[in-house]
Amino acid sequence: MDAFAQLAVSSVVKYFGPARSRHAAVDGVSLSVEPGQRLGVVGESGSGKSTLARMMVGLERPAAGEISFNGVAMGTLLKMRASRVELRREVQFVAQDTTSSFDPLRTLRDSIRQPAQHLLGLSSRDADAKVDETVALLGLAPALVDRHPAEVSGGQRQRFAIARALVVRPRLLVCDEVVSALDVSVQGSILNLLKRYCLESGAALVFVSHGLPATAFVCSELVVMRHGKVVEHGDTRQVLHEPKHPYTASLLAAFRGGGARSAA
Ligand SMILES: Nc1ncnc2c1ncn2[C@@H]1O[C@H](COP(=O)(O)OP(=O)(O)OP(=O)(O)O)[C@@H](O)[C@H]1O
Repeated sequence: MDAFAQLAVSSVVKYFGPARSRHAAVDGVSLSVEPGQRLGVVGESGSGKSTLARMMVGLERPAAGEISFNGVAMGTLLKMRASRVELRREVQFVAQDTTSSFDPLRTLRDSIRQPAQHLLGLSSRDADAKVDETVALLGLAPALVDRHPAEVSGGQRQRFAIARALVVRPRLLVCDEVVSALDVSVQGSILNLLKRYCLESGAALVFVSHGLPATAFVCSELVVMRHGKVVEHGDTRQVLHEPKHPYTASLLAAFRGGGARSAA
């Protein structure tokens, strides 16, 4: 499989609930992500952001429409072990809930070393070096990595979750509400780090959040979702300063005074 060149989402639909009363969590969304692109997905709670993100990385299957990676359908890639491994090496996902995403019985080092060995094929020693290098990149004290997940703070655990994704140096990183639960200073350092990683490596980012200022700071492009649909999609500056949809204008009004910053 070729290195990440494009993730395309075409008319994707996802329903939840029993057939008779099902509702569309994602309702006909189309967009694409290319190398170096930093795409923010914002919208109120329940608008379908997480479901879309999970489909983008193959954790959920669409009921209709298609998600493809370099022109190959996600379903096809997930069928074969070799292409699944390559997909995981190219595309990494960081979820909001870090408590359940780490094995409580393993040290953080063990959890972060696993993708370095499994996806990059590194020896235990080389994987350890990669873990240490990545943990340092995230500004975490080296000794913390030998603790168990419950022995670090929520903010530290969130950074370790990002370290586990970055240890394989993905070409596309999909982050779902990774800073919302953190205090402002930790948020700032994580946002800076994600932006720097993308700018320096040329990797792409999909950053899902209901926090508009944080998303606008990190992303060059914004998608606004409501009731499972994309109601606005454009350059961050344009969306912030000349919103086309009344819902975007109301979102902006809600954040006014909170200091929405423009993307650099
Ligand atoms: N596993 C599930 N089973 C049933 N309904 C679900 C499931 N996951 C999401 N939903 C529903 O789908 C809709 C979209 O949810 P989703 O989590 O994608 O939205 P969101 O914009 O990410 O919200 P939040 O910001 O609160 O995380 C909601 O109505 C939600 O209740």
